[in-house]
Amino acid sequence: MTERAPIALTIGEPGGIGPELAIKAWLRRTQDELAPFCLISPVSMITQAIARSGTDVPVRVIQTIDEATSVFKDALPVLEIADSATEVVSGVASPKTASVVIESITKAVELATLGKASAVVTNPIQKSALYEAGFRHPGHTEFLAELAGPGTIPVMMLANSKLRVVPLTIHIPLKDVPTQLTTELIVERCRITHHSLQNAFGIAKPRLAIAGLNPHAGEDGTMGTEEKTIMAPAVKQLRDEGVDVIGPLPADTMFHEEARANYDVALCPYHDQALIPVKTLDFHGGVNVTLGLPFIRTSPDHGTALDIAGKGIARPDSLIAALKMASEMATKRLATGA
Ligand SMILES: NC(=O)C1=CN([C@@H]2O[C@H](COP(=O)(O)OP(=O)(O)OC[C@H]3O[C@@H](n4cnc5c(N)ncnc54)[C@H](O)[C@@H]3O)[C@@H](O)[C@H]2O)C=CC1
Ligand SMILES: NCC(=O)COP(=O)(O)O
Repeated sequence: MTERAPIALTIGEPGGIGPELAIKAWLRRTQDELAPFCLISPVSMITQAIARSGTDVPVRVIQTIDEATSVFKDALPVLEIADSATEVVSGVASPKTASVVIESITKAVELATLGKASAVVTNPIQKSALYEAGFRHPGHTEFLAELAGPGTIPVMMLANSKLRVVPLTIHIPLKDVPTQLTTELIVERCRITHHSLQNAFGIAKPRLAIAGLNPHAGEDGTMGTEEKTIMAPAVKQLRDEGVDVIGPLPADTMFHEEARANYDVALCPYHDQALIPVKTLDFHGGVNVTLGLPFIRTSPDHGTALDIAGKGIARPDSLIAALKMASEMATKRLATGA
């Protein structure tokens, strides 16, 4: 990897708050001591967003990402990709700009894979608009894994200063969770989480806690049996491998302050079980990080916020937290090779 290569920031859904957040993050570059980043976007999309925001942010189109480092202090560096020639309306997600959204992500990954970008930070995508345009991945997480190559198992982790969570299953209907949740899946995702907490987050002996699926973690098999048949064998296997793991725990009592002191990460059978506590504890400080990829990827924890796009009120805090986490991970990777 190039010494302190810039971060590649994707545009996300152009009709959402992503462009506004990129502008606001750049304006806070000194105050928040942000590492240089470059936005991967058609330049017109960002200049329109600047015009809408009423700010006076200089933009510099760069030919290669390495120029971003010197440009960053004076202007927002933009690595240009082809425009979709579609008018962007703030607050409206359109399948017509899907090609731009996808190319921005693909380019960022290409740069990170080549070592020209130290990390990929993604702005939120409107999944439904991409699906309408034929995108067949549930979200970034799965798309990034495909771009990374065969055999990549991505693990979604959301983190803020109070809690780290991993949803063991991600973007699937709730009714499919019990069938997708297997002992093998739990062991695999716990191993990746354990390895990443050690290597990318510097936790020498990570403590994992697994949430039960059923009320009261099954109440000894009377309210569901997955805890006994699927989850307990995974916990045993992981413990036999030397992983410090507890569970399955009743999910309703494992997120209060004293309970959180007992573990470094909570792994939960389904999406909302993991994301509700972390977003409730600190929505604006949360970061979504994908573990198990050969490159670093972080993202704000929130979505496209179409309801406030173009109004100038979107908070850039989560994007800034994502940029900072990516930068810290890149520094660590440079120092340790991890
Ligand atoms: N990493 C990604 O690409 C993500 C994409 N999404 C996508 O975003 C779309 C919208 O999802 P929603 O569930 O509505 O969640 P959302 O996070 O976009 O919005 C939820 C609420 O939080 C507010 N909010 C979000 N970000 C904010 C910010 N930076 N500052 C101030 N207020 C903010 C919104 O105005 C809204 O009231 C969906 O298509 C979803 O799939 C959601 C999460 C992550
Ligand atoms: N709920 C988290 C989310 O939707 C983010 O997904 P991804 O696009 O980062 O895979």
